[in-house]
Amino acid sequence: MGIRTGAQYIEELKARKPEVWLSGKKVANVFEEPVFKQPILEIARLYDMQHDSEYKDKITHVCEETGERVNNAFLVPKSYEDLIKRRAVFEAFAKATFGLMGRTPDFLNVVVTSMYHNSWFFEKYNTKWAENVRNYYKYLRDHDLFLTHAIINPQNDRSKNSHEQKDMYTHLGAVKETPDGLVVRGAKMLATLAPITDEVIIYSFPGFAPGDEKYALAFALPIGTPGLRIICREPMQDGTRSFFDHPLASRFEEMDALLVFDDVVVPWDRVFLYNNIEAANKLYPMTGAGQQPAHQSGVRGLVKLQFATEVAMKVADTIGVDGYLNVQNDLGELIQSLESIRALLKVAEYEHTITEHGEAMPDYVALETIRGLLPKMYPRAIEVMQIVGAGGLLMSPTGADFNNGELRESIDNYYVGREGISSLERVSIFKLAWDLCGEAFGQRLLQYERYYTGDPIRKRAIFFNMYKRQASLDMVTEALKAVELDKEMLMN
Ligand SMILES: Cc1cc2nc3c(=O)[nH]c(=O)nc-3n(C[C@H](O)[C@H](O)[C@H](O)COP(=O)(O)OP(=O)(O)OC[C@H]3O[C@@H](n4cnc5c(N)ncnc54)[C@H](O)[C@@H]3O)c2cc1C
Repeated sequence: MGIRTGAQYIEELKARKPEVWLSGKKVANVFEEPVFKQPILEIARLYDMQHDSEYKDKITHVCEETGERVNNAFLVPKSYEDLIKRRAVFEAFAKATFGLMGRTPDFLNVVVTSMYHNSWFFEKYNTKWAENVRNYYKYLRDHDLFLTHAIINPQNDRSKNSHEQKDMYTHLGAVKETPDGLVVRGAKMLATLAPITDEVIIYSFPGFAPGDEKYALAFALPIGTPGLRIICREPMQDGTRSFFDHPLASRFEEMDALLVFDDVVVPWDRVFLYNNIEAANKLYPMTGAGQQPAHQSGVRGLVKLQFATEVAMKVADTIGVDGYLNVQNDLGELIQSLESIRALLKVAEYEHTITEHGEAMPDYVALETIRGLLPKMYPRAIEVMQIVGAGGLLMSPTGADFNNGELRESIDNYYVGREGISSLERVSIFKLAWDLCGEAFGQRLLQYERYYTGDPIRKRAIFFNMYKRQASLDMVTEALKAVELDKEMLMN
């Protein structure tokens, strides 16, 4: 089939009946649920972009194997040019959502594409696993599917491994093997956008210890599989807020959910790894499942940081404070941050390596530096927005106030900005800023940037250790040579 349209995505979503729990109720119809409606339409818009003549040739390509047009996220990059082709879809989808939706379909499609290309890894342990991964990639690509993932154990007692938790199946684990498949039970977090996706994929960060064998799992399932329960966090908008009052929160909320597997049967052809802690620990680093999607996250993160910077600049301009040195200093810092990320992305692409399996891998050091810096840069952009907007962020009236004839004259008089900025314009810009820097929606976006790719502190420690192993520290040795000359004298 190849690339879907937004209408096809919605049609297939309507046909599914996933078990979704939202604010204490089972959702009868995901598409009709106001909390999900607009985010579904935003995702559908991305599918439609694939057919839009402005984007089609940039973000899709003709698949050599099938002759069908498919999204560039399914391209196995073999060269710098391929990385740039893939970047085009990351950028187009990120710009269409201002970088505020992190788990658009391209993200996980890149993960599965990388696993597919590195199916040699699965082959080492079990030829059936490798075959399953290869078939799954083709299925996703040819049906243009949208995945969620849950790769973290629920946050219960982090001082203990999975097999040491109070209940043996608090963390998702295998219960038994049956002719139909592997029966799994327990929970995984934090499946962003789960209610509105087609499928879920489960794998894990490294960290399995002996005794954890039953938790060493990787598989994929349709999101509507019986026994799979999706428990949503409290929504941050109820679907009734207007575009005017909440221009971002009303459109781009990505629901996060805990997934509970209640003795779910995973068909054998969907099992990618099982009962092998060595394989489970190596999957993430060895199959590109961490590094390739970091390219998507870097591009998306840049768009988000640029958007936040532009909003902060607009706020400052609107009220005439961007001539002050302190404001220029803060905004200049944000611009330098985003330009650093832009430069790092170019380095990541330009200094790619070709693996022994022929895959173009964006540079690890550059990508990891982006991953380490964004959790600091993005919160700083939000802080600057709060500092520049100050009390004005808390004086915006609502659209209903604008519509009230009795109030309108006061609003038109007292909410104006600097010369040439009407009340309507000033309030619109401040509402945009408030969604990012004040609303729960904005706080989630900030938390997302900190944690979407794992704990930034431990990630940086891993990065340090890797860097240390490769660093020669030659300059220090060279500098110490002069000291050597004096050593004899000092010894005496
Ligand atoms: C908005 C949002 C969306 C997300 N979306 C997804 C998604 O779609 N799919 C998905 O799989 N995951 C998703 N995640 C989850 C994300 O992968 C985790 O939040 C991240 O891996 C950190 O794990 P944790 O939240 O359990 O924190 P924890 O690991 O519990 O850490 C809590 C605190 O304890 C410290 N800590 C814990 N353990 C250790 C240790 N061993 N050593 C040192 N310090 C430690 C940490 O530094 C941190 O300060 C999302 C997270 C957020 C916030």
